[in-house]
Amino acid sequence: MESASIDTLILKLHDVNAVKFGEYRLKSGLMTPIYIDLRVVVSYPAIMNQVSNFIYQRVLEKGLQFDLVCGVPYTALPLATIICSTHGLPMLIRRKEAKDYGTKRMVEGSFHEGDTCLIIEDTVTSGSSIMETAEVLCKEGLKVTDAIVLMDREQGGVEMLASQGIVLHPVISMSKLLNVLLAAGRIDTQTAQSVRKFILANNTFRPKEKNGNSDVPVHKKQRVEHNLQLSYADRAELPNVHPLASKLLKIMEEKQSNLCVSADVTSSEELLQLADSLGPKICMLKTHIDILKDCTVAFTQKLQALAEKHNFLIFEDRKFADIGNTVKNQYEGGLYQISSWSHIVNAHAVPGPGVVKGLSAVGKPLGRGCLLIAQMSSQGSLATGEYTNAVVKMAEEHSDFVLGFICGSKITKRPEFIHMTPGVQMQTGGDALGQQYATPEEVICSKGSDVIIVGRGVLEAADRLKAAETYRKSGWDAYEKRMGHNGQ
Ligand SMILES: O=c1ccn([C@@H]2O[C@H](COP(=O)(O)O)[C@@H](O)[C@H]2O)c(=O)[nH]1
Repeated sequence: MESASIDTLILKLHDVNAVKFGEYRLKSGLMTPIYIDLRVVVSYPAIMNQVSNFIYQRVLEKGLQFDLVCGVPYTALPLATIICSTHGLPMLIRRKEAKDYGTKRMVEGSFHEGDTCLIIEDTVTSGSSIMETAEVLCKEGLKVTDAIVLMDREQGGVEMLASQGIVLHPVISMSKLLNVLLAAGRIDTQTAQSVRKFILANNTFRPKEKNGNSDVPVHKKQRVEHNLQLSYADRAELPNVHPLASKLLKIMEEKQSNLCVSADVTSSEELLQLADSLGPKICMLKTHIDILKDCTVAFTQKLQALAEKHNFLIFEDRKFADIGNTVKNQYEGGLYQISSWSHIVNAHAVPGPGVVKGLSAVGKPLGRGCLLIAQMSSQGSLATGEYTNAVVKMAEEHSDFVLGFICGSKITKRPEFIHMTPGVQMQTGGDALGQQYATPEEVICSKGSDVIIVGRGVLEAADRLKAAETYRKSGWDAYEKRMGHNGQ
């Protein structure tokens, strides 16, 4: 997203009085020195279009998967309408009050039970308005996993929604808004400081608080609807689970770790040292064997010994993507002889089922397994929507060899498949080459994935062991929360 254009939009919003400084009362009754009034924007069609574009950009950047869109009434309603109409997306309208005649529906539009609905909002303070809309949608059998907001006041909305299983993606933060207005001379330092002080002093999120008007938190309802209630240990015992998936699930439960470290280093000595020191913290070690400058058979033997010693699986992230006959040769032979040492490999589904058949011909007799790449963490990935659905179907048709997916979120309700998610760091964001990061909490708790794959979050830390422990704990806490073990 072009930062300059966001800056221009902020200045335009200020021009039309959508951002006001003074003394204003919030929905909660609290007085605030800054008020964001995006209602006024309906009178400025060019700004409406710009705002809608930025919101849609965010959807694309985050690679969000959903079936329908719903704007929080009323201000976000026209925004959702523009986005849906421009991009051909089906929309729902949430009523604030039921009609006392006719269908008395609270949600207008056409949908199926289990459909996922993306919520769009104009401004978030505590997140309560998004929660109200999410609860109405969930009562109708819809799922809500993500929401996009134009303006986040940074007063606890992101955290409150995360505690309810909804990831909020803001387009503009309060800090950004203040910085831009300050740099443009629209406000003075004193005003910016007083707003910052107010925001810091008035965070609305209380972790133990019950939010919304329902006794059961939305994320708990979603847990049941998404089949998330089965523990890793339960899933390891399922009759149709792949033996390697069963082994991995048992390791995860035993070591209380859903962490896979991506050992993206270029020397085999460093990789072995990593495997030995981080071994106790991980359920799986991911390799890119072709970035090693000195791979030997002795190295792969030592790696296997360490996997035995510390009880983790080896996953070679080879991303096979050729016709069956070629991948068969690539998997079995060549410089790396991957099938001889790697428990798990992965493949793109682009070539069609032949890629799985070719790999399976080599790997199945050895007790190996394969992950299909259903989604990718990189910006602009084409692995979305119908493609992802087709990958799930391919996995179901080859479940004797395919044990799960590389994906951003849970994409099938079948509990025997394991979902593994790369692009994980403690802070959301990305790198200069399009990688996008979500947090362990988002990935495991909100997105319903099973394994976090962490590379640079650990590798670039001053103390790699300490960082691995931080990720292990964070991933495990998120799993416990998803299971409802922490009383939420
Ligand atoms: O969609 C994908 C698939 C694979 N990866 C791989 O995971 C790691 C991520 O490294 P970070 O340093 O944590 O960004 C890396 O080996 C990728 O090749 C992915 O990132 N996204």
